[in-house]
Amino acid sequence: KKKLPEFRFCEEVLKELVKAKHYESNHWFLKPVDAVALQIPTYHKVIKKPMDLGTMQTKLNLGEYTSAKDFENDFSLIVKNCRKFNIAGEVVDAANRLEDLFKQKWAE
Ligand SMILES: Cc1ccc(Nc2c(-c3ccc(O)cc3)nc3c(C)cccn23)cc1
Repeated sequence: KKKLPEFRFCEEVLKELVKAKHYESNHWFLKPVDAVALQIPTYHKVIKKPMDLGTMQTKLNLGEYTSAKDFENDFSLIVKNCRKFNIAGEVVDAANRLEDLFKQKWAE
């Protein structure tokens, strides 16, 4: 089934974000936050709309995005959730780097 050009672009940006060369920035965000494994029982009380890069890839593959904006909003969720829950530290720094990367690719 032919993909709309705007979704091809989303695909391209997502492929870049998950590359191993960006591991320092992306590894925290590749899969849904496992609040049990991470021993952060308050996570789902604080974060109402969890999101991650893997879920975004699935949604893109299943054609669940209505527009590129919809896709961009999910990416912003990842970063906003991280800043809201983690306040500061390594994972927030990683989220900031990932956001810079996204903005670079998105603007291309
Ligand atoms: C006690 C404690 C404090 C902070 C964290 N953060 C955190 C997160 C995280 C990512 C996105 C997000 O929106 C929220 C959390 N991912 C991790 C991972 C993969 C390993 C270790 C810590 N991690 C975990 C436990």
